[in-house]
Amino acid sequence: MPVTETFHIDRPSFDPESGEARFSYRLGDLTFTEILGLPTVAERERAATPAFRKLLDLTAFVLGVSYFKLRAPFDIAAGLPLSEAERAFVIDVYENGLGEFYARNDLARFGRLRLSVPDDSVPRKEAPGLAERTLLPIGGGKDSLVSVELLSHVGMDFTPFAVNPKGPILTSVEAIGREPLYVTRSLDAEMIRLGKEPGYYNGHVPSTAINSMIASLCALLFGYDQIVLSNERSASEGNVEFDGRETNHQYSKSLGFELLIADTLANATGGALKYFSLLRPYSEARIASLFAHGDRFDAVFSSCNRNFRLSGHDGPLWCGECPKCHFVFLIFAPFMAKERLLRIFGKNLLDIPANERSFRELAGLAGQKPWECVGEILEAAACFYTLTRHADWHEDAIVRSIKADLFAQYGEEKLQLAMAECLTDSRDHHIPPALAAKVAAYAV
Ligand SMILES: CC(=O)N[C@H]1[C@@H](OP(=O)(O)OP(=O)(O)OC[C@H]2O[C@@H](n3ccc(=O)[nH]c3=O)[C@H](O)[C@@H]2O)O[C@H](CO)[C@@H](O)[C@@H]1O[C@H](C)C(=O)N[C@@H](C)C(=O)N[C@@H](CCC(=O)O)C(=O)O
Ligand SMILES: Nc1ncnc2c1ncn2[C@@H]1O[C@H](COP(=O)(O)OP(=O)(O)OP(=O)(O)O)[C@@H](O)[C@H]1O
Repeated sequence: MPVTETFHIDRPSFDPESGEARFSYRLGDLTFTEILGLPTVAERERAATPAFRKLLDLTAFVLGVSYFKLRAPFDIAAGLPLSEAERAFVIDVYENGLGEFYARNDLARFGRLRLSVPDDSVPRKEAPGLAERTLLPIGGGKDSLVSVELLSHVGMDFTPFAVNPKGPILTSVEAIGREPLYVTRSLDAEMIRLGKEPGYYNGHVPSTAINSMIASLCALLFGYDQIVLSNERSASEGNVEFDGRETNHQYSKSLGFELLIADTLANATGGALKYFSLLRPYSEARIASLFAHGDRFDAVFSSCNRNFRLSGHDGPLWCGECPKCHFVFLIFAPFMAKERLLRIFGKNLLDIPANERSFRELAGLAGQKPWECVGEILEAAACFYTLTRHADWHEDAIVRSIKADLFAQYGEEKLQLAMAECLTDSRDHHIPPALAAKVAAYAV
């Protein structure tokens, strides 16, 4: 493949009349355009502020990963000025955000990408007037719905936000009952087509980084001073070592990336826009225990990513076959009545012998941690340990068949400690202190 070519990012445009943002890219002789449809804004002058222009430029860099990955060249160029810190942010998105893509395509790019852009020497953009309001991205799964419950209980108002909402996102937002803010995103169809052709690479992109940048455009246009993510602490654990680095399927959900993007958004807006994850103190198991407190989303939510394919999905809410379905079933089991869990999933995934290999991978008893949005290996092992001692679950096929290997690999003491650790909240988070204190008082 001609990796000597350059990936060019053109100046993006935004039309406040129609709400349409256009992002164009060039890769050798190929050209692509991605289009966002934002709701139209009454105060159109917001789109003319330096801060909005800066965020539009940064969004162009981040959305570019989908097109760059077709050939993954070493050179990236744009006529869009960036500060030193912004360059570091962009390189991080193109290196670590695409880490899984490089590992699975065996491409050595870490530390080797060259980014040619003019210097931006204007330190901080003028702060736009952002009201004390919260934009809450909704993914249709358990995590953002736990944030919905936490914010509702502490009395903080919020607006549900989603990019290309479909299936469980739409039904969850309906159940939340608040007016949402939605953005449509149309990827260039030629990129999708080429991704399936020989001679082009394909693979995973950092979707949370993409959705977050789009959320930041809406925050500026509609006056929100904070974007609240629902990324758990388990998301910071990677999958495999590759090319001298840990790669992580969920990189743009990690704490490291949260700090980087939070700084980038703050600097672009004169400190006006805040970005943090409300669920950072929690493990996936702890989030499952919090979700189990209420049942109002049981029939409408799903964490199964098959729901979110661009081409749509007409299968069940939970496919029951993918690692994410297996992981979510496993972490709910210790905290939810069995009958309720079976109602949500439609079947008992821990009693289907064909699922054994997948559950073993989740618990570190075979293969590698799947390239999926699943929690820590030790966390899955600890949940299994709990089930081996649980009256409702200990006789199910998978629990019985992996028990001996689980105990042999980890030992009972380590599993007990791991479960206790999963249920202990971490202080390594960036939630504003007053909100963190209120949430901690509720989430006991
Ligand atoms: C829905 C899903 O999980 N898709 C992943 C899947 O893609 P698939 O081909 O099965 O379906 P589509 O998503 O419809 O993609 C079609 C092609 O388009 C490319 N593409 C898609 C979105 C985009 O923004 N840019 C693109 O270039 C895609 O590469 C396909 O060729 O497998 C892909 C390859 O592994 C994954 O990249 C797809 O993942 C989506 C980008 C996606 O939105 N995934 C999220 C549900 C997800 O994985 N979230 C992670 C967080 C990751 C992060 O760092 O933020 C999580 O929840 O942990
Ligand atoms: N289509 C989307 N539009 C906007 N934000 C999204 C979208 N999909 C996911 N997100 C955001 O990214 C976060 C991570 O997605 P993820 O799928 O892990 O979470 P979830 O759907 O809330 O829960 P689960 O992990 O159970 O699926 C979500 O919590 C949400 O904040």
